[in-house]
Amino acid sequence: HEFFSSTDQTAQLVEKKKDLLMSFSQYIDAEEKNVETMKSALRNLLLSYSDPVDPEEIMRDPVTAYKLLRQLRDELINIVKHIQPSFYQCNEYQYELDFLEIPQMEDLNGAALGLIRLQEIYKLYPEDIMKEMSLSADEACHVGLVAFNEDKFQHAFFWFQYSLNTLTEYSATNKKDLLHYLSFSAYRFGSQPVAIYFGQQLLNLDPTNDEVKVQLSLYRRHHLLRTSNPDIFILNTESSNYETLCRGEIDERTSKRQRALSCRYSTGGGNPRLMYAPVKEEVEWDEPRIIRYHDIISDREIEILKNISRPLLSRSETKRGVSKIRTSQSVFLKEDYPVVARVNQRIANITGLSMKSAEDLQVQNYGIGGRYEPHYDSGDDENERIATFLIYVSVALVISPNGIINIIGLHFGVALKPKKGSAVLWYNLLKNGNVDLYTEHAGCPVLKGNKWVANKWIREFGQEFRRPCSLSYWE
Ligand SMILES: O=C(O)CCC(=O)C(=O)O
Ligand SMILES: [Fe+2]
Repeated sequence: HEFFSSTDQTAQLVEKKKDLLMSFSQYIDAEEKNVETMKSALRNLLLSYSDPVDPEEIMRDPVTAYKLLRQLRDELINIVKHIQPSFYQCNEYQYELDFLEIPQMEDLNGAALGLIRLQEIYKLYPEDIMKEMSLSADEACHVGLVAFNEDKFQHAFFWFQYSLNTLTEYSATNKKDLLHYLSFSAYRFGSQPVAIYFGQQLLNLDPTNDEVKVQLSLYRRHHLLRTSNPDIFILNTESSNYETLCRGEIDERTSKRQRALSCRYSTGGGNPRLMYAPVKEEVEWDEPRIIRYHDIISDREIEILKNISRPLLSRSETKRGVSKIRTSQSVFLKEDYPVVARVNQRIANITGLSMKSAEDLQVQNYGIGGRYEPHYDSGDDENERIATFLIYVSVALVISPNGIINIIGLHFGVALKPKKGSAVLWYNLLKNGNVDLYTEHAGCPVLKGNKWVANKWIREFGQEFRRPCSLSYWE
């Protein structure tokens, strides 16, 4: 617009000013109202705020950890929702917000899936896993939905059932939805009578719902066709070797085998660096040979390693990228950190192997129900991981009895207890360069506690004279 070249334009502007004043006043009213809402939101947030207990402490219980994540997400969203443009005048607040990361739905789903995995592996009903902390009906329903979407219909059923039993007038969860999901998960699990029972309940609540009628008749037809009706109320106890080992049910340490194991002080074959401070060495398993070294890292070094790693952690990958079989975060640390250089040197002294082609030290922290499912550390590339040196950085309170397991054959195995400050060493490759098929291993899901480990993967190149090759097919 050009105002100087038309008197009418300027006349119109007077009208506009009147409108503008009106809306300006309305805007102020709205802002005032907004301030009131914000104040009341802040009051509510302050009410639910209690003095920070050690957050690491809270994260030890997986159910509490799930709850905390969910609450934080809701509250942070609540704060951000109230932001108006005028807030951007408050630099400090804006700065805080710019760096705020709100947990996404994906995080909540991941936490819920962690709970479900724990239940599967340790054979736990919802009541078993909620010994310390209970979930609300809404939270339980969310866990149920996550289980349902992963086709874990029995666990989904249990959570929906728990949700139904704890439903209150304040719950956001709808009873009809719950009945629908209860019926549908029972059907998908193969328990038609239970599916029919809940379908019927839903129909009683909602007698005009034609969809339910159609579904019920489908369930009845299937019930007549099917011969087996698995009992959805009883957890199946069949399990893989991995699961049995994690539960501590099998351990092939027969007394005969145990007697052949030994422990001693070692100087790494006369390494001058270990002459005055020999390392405590214990053979934990004979085939493949697994050696435990006790007290190889001090509490102070552990704290430093954790502090360096914390801000650098990112989701761990496997050879195929990010994967559900490995739920942890990790970081590779360079030797620029004196503590890392020290630890690497110690590993070199103890193993007598060259660190020239080794990978950087990897520090790893597991998540809710975090685990590393059975895998081999080495494959058949040119310069493979000849050995793994795994340090238990911190395993405070891990109730799952076992940190890492080595599965030997289909029905055998050994479960190693994660002991803080100790490390275990094994060779992934035979002396002839082939993968030792007995070195398949896993990290059991963390049932309780915060599990940190540090890995040093030592590679083949440079070990020619330290671990001579063999031409034998067998060794
Ligand atoms: O955390 C564990 O106990 C096992 C870790 C592991 O096997 C790996 O990182 O390759
Ligand atoms: Fe591994």
